[in-house]
Amino acid sequence: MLIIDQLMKKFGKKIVIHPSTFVLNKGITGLLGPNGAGKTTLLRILATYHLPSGGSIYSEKIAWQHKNIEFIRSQIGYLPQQVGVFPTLKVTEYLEYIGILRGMKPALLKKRIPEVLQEVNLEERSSYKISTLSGGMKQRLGIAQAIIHQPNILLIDEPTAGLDPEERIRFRSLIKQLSKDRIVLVSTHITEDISMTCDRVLLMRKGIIEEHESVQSVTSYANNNVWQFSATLAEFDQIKTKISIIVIKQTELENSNYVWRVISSGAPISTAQTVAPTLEEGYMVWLNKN
Ligand SMILES: Nc1ncnc2c1ncn2[C@@H]1O[C@H](COP(=O)(O)OP(=O)(O)OP(=O)(O)O)[C@@H](O)[C@H]1O
Repeated sequence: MLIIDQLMKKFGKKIVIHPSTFVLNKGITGLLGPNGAGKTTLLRILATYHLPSGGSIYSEKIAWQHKNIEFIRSQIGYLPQQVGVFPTLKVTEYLEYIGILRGMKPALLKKRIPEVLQEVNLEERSSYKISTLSGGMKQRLGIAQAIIHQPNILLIDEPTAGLDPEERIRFRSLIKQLSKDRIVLVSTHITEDISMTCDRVLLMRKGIIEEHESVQSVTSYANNNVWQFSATLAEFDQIKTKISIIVIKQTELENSNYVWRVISSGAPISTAQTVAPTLEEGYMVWLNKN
């Protein structure tokens, strides 16, 4: 368990993370928020890349202080948004290089590299140059470098951006597998990443973090706020003049009629019915409140 207590970060005078307290447990926690919310900054603090401006972090009774930095780094694996991979290196050469930087002994590395390649399902590519790998394979290699030293905590920044649907699904199941015996924190602005994999959610906006014990708890922000009804385009334009609406889906029927799925705080018209919300709708209600 990792306890984050009143953690705060400023760059100059700008507060990028307001004092925040939360706990990270085994399993996957999704860190969901729009661009600029402060997600990367939080991951970088946890990865010891940035120092916090205030507050503390504890793991198993050990405070994350400079005097323990070597130990802390041995506990953390980090896959940043952009990994500095070297296209001309072969997969195993790259992992050897990372392992050496991590201070791993050659004998241990020799044993560990085939193991980790198997974990990320890249064993058949071990002698390929990195430049020949697909986007999804490069991401899995990114995970391999992050877990080569068998850390208890895995931090992953925007992992599925730019992956095709098949690789996204494969990558999510890999993360799920890796979370069985470690803490995984995944930053994303894609709600599907969260609904498909996460046990818990941290919502983050403008440097403020809100802790949720389940995905369902975020979804419930939209309870009684998602409506479905049918109306023509002209009727819909009329409705919009009376009530604030976010359109989620518009499906064309016959006779110029449409079925509308919308978010609004009250019934858009008397025939509208509330429907069960999705995580994306819960997230949108949360984003638009205040
Ligand atoms: N090293 C830095 N110096 C000054 N300001 C910074 C620094 N790093 C980040 N910021 C600012 O902190 C805020 C949060 O940025 P951060 O990258 O953490 O957000 P994010 O949620 O990860 O967004 P994105 O999804 O776009 O990466 C932004 O306003 C950014 O400009």
